[in-house]
Amino acid sequence: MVLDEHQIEAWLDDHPDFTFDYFLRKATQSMINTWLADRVIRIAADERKISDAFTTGDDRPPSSASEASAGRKTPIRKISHEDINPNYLPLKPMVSTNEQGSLSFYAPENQSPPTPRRNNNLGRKLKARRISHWHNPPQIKNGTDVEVEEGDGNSTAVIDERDMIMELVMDIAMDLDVTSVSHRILQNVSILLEADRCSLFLVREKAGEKFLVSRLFDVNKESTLEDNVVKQNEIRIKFGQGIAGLVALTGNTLNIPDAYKDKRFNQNVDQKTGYKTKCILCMPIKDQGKRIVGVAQVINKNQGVFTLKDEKIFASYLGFCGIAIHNAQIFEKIQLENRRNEILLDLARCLFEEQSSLSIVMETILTHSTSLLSCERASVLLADPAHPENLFKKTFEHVSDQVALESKLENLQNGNSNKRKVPFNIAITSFVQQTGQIVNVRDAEKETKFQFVEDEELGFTTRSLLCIPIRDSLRQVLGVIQLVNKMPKAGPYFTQSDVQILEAFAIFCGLGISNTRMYEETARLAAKQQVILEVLSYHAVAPPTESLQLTQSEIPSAKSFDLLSYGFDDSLLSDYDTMRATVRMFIDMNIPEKFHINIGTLSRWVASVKRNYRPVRYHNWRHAFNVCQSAFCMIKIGGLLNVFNDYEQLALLISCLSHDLDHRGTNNAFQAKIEHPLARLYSTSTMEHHHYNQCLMLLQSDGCEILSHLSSTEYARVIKLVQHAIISTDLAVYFKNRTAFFNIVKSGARDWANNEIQRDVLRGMVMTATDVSAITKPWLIELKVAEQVAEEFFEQGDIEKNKLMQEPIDMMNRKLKHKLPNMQVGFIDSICLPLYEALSKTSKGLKPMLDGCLDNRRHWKEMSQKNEAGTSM
Ligand SMILES: Nc1nc2c(ncn2[C@@H]2O[C@@H]3COP(=O)(O)O[C@H]3[C@H]2O)c(=O)[nH]1
Ligand SMILES: [Zn+2]
Repeated sequence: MVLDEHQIEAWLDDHPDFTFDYFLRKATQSMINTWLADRVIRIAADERKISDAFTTGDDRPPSSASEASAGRKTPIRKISHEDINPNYLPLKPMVSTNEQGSLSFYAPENQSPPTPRRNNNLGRKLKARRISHWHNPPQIKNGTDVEVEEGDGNSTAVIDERDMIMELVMDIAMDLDVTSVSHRILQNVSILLEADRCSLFLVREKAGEKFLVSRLFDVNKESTLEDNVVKQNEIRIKFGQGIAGLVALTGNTLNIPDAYKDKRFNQNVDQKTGYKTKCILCMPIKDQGKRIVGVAQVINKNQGVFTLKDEKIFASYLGFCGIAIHNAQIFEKIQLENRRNEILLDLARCLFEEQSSLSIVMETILTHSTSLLSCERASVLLADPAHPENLFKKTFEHVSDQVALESKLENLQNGNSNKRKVPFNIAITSFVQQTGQIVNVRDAEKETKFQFVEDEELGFTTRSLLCIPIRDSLRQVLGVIQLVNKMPKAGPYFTQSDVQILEAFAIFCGLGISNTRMYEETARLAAKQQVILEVLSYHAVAPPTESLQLTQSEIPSAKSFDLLSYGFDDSLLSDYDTMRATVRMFIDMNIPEKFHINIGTLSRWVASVKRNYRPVRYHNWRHAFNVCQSAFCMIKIGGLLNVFNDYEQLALLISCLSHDLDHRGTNNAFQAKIEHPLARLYSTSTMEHHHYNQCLMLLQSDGCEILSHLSSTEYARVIKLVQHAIISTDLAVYFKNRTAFFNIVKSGARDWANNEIQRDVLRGMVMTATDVSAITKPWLIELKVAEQVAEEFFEQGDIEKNKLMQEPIDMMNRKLKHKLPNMQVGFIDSICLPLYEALSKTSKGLKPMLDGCLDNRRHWKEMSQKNEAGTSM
């Protein structure tokens, strides 16, 4: 009969005793290692399950049918919150002081981290058995079971070696503390081998040299971990020295029946302790990579010497030590990494919270360095990039709180001034600055390469020093960070771990310096810009004398200026009169009265607006003034007075007058072509954004604040309307919005009075209608304006052709000047007529604009036809 896997597994699940025995007999070391490696990852999440299983009182794996069947369909494991529960990883304190007192990322060795432990009574049972076993020596039975006479001498208990192994397997999986696991292993070994003492040495490495350090000593049947763990005066054994050193060096087992007859035996330890070593069994402990990580010894067998069988048992148990050490090493590495990350994150948080000032950033770094690396003084010396010959430009110093306090007390007593400072140590700091190398002086007294400053002068003695470079992102050395005098309680000098932490700090230092420099540079530029703006704004505003005249003279009526006519001709007015006419329009709209605008302020603002138009062919003050007059007409006689509220009327007038402020005679496409900064600032409606900004600048300039009597809400409301109106003068915006307008007009669903959105659209359309209103004027005015527009276009075209080496569009091509009438017809048909038609449907009062436009179309058409006839003749 051939059984399939499922049947076999089901049978094994239903016969746990057999399965357990089978595992113990057949499981290989590599199977156990693989199982353990898998377990180590799962420790935290599985702890509860295991402890539950064992607190049922059964030391064996679950045997009930339901539990057993679970094994067959072991669920796929998901990460649970317990896996990432910080309680399982003892991360705090982040940095601790080791036995030598030096700072370390590692947890203090005498204070093992709170690793997860199982909660079962197996350990207690075994301990009790072990002790009783020691008092009543066992007889080996069947090679694995050991019979023990219980205390009363009558009953026989069996030390089940399976229990011992089970316990070890659990310990290794649960306990990441090498010492406590190893202690248990050695106790088991001492029972099984009937040895008097056991000891454990771990391999350590310093400056490339390997040696052994005693970790557990004198382990026997009853000793506790606390008795055996070596905390102080650890014994150090060089590789190759004595029996343990030799085993560490060669990796071979040494079984010495009589130590005193063996030359390799080192009698010193016996002499020190008074113990007499007879026989020794010494074996290496290897990790999974077969590297020697420790050495274990058993000394003096109760009867006779250690046998080959003892060697086998010892070797199998030391395999567990190897796994435990390997697990612990991985755990320590993870811990170290976690702690390092936490420290760096903490520092990063501190640094990036405050970046505005270099001195604050330096203070943060130096305070962290002195406290975390336990040193008396720290300083940062920054290079002078502009003058490398000067070496250092700036220094930042920090003295630890303790030293500062001592110094204060001493100064009080001696009446001294505070002279204790951090020395420059120019020889070392400049060496580090120039070479980028790290200098770690462990003992200043013995230092021969570098000279130290007169300590007396500074009032203290330099004992140790660590100096490392600070680099920017391009690895250029920006300066150095120097720590002076490791605190005596923390160690004699700065360790490799200190160097690593300081290196990480230096990276942050570099970042902090770059960031603050950038921040300071930005702040400097912003200040510079503010000054420039202040100067420009001063010159942008018309001098009081100019506006005073305006204020003092009487302002003629709108009628006398012919302001209430669509056919208004600005050429009849002097520049001065255009300003007076503007003030008149504001007055006739009751704006000064409604918004409490002082006529003096209004006059100065008008004069300032005029001042900020450039003398270009078309987009000059006269154009702005005409646009404003058109709006005045559309509101006053066009019927829009009843449509727009006071704020809108005010905004429209301000916008019309300001809508082309600082125009340069070139269009948006041109700004993009020449990559003007304005095009970089605003990718669409480039110039319109600029006009709006100029408008805002003037409204906020001293003496021009016509909106100063508005509440902040009213002010915000008017400014928003102004912005919308000015941006609407971009023909691209007009094209985008006009369909909505035409639809409103066509549908008859217009409700200007109540519908804000419709009024927004209408205001935009009114802005375009005023902007191109020259097209509605009497023919001669239109002809003149069209020629100005064309001339400005041609001038842009000339620049494109001659300077940018680009062919201008037809409208801007001087060579095609003769096509102007034809192009004007096109302009009217595509842009103007549809707009004025829709507007005249909105309000009858606007119809004259449509009529004017149609009249001009006729003129242009005639001209164009004459041109064609002329050319065809
Ligand atoms: N072809 C043509 N374009 C005009 C005329 N009047 C105004 N424009 C364009 O219409 C634009 C309206 O916005 P701008 O004042 O910025 O610039 C204006 C010119 O580009 C005109 O008579 N003919
Ligand atoms: Zn314009």
